[in-house]
Amino acid sequence: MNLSDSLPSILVVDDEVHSQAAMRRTLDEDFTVFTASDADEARALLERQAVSVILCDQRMPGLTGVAFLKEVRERWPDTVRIVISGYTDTEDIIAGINDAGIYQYILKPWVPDHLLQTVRTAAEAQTLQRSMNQLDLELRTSTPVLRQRVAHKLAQARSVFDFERIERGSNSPLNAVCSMAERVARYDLSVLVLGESGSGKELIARAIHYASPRGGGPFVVENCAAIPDTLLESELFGHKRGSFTGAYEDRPGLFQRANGGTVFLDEIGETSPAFQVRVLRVLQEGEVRPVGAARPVPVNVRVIAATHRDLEQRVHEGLFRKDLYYRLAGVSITVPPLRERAGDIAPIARRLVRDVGAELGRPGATLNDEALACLMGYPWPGNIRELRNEIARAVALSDGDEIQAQTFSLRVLHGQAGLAASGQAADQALSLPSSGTLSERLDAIETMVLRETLLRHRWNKTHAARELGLSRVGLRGKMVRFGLEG
Ligand SMILES: Nc1ncnc2c1ncn2[C@@H]1O[C@H](COP(=O)(O)OP(=O)(O)OP(=O)(O)O)[C@@H](O)[C@H]1O
Repeated sequence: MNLSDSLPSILVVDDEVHSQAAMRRTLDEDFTVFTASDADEARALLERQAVSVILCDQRMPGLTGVAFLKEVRERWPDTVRIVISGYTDTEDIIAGINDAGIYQYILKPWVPDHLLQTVRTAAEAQTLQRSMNQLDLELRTSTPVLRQRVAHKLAQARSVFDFERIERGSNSPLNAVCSMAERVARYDLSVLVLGESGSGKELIARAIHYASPRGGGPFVVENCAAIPDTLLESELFGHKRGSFTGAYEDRPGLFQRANGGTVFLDEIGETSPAFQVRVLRVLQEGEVRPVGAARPVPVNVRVIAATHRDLEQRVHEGLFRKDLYYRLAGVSITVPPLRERAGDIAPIARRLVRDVGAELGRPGATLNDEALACLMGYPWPGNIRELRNEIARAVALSDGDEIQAQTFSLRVLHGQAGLAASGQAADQALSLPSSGTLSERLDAIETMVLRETLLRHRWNKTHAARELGLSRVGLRGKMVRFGLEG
């Protein structure tokens, strides 16, 4: 048997002969490489030759890469599809990602080791997918006992950080956020998660990781704001023993620890120029050089970054590198603050009472109606983290299992973030929603007005409806629609 017969096969589609040759050189050792100059040639080849991976340039004469890959998806759904493009094409590609089922896109100019790593991971993901399909088949055909055991193991592994575990109301704006996140989880794109502090950015990032083909690999969290510039190289890239005073043993850096998985770069908006340039280099080159090491080590990580800042604004102000921003923001996801999704407060609060109650040795703790109404009347400038702290305090202070409103702090009891001596928090409570479509923002404003009015009338629907010029039934309908009924 010819050795190349056992290698996975890849089809490179590019109209530029020198790019074709460069890719062939890069991939030759690991793959059986076929080449084509345009969609017609590629189609003809696919009709006679099965391939595992297709690497396609976005700009070709005739069909674009994405348009061709869409056709490939329909006719040869088993192939892994990767597209190569320049920055200016990213909008088109993101728009076509779902239609064409693109596994990954690679930005030009590409770096050989990074390209090779990406294609290797893609081929492995395909093998994994095939074994999952096989497992599925076995599940359907094996004995009931075995079937049960395998199903149980699979479910256990996935359930802990499942999107389903992110609590939300039935009409929550988080539904759209989660379904977008779940969709992008499958593709090896970088993701930028935006949202206020404590709003659940890390929770979303974890759910993306565990729903992705990298879900079996590590998820490593780094609080970027906490690394001083003097420790940057060692933190990010690791060091060899003896490379500086105090380096008593080899230590892998962040990117090596996350190899094969996902790195979560929290507070990316707070980073220094030195940090930004180093992370950019890793993303471009797909390798790191530990301090004191003779040669670089390849790393294969997916990056999910998060910030409470307006990162685009920081790019305009020259505080954040534009090239890094584009690398990180393959897809941007915005988690709305809790005050813009009042319908989430009840389900999240109930969940937190169960969790915190169990942690504090009060597994039977529950919220009574008045306590729940009180939580729903507060704007939560510190979002779910603040809600969690408030609930922990209330569980600890309650006499019995039933949590009463009196155990809440004064600011929550009075529904005013301003009582926390935070002028900014009070302003936020009254500010207009800053994200979403017009109708989503109008919904958020309507929710705020309804909640504020209900609170002033101590949840007396007749009085609130009168003030708002609604019938009692009309008000009730809106409360159901916006999840304000507890
Ligand atoms: N929808 C939710 N359901 C249940 N718990 C949630 C939800 N959203 C957030 N939490 C919990 O709230 C806390 C804060 O969430 P998380 O750490 O994800 O926020 P964050 O936006 O990453 O915060 P920061 O920007 O400060 O790092 C965590 O304990 C998280 O588990």
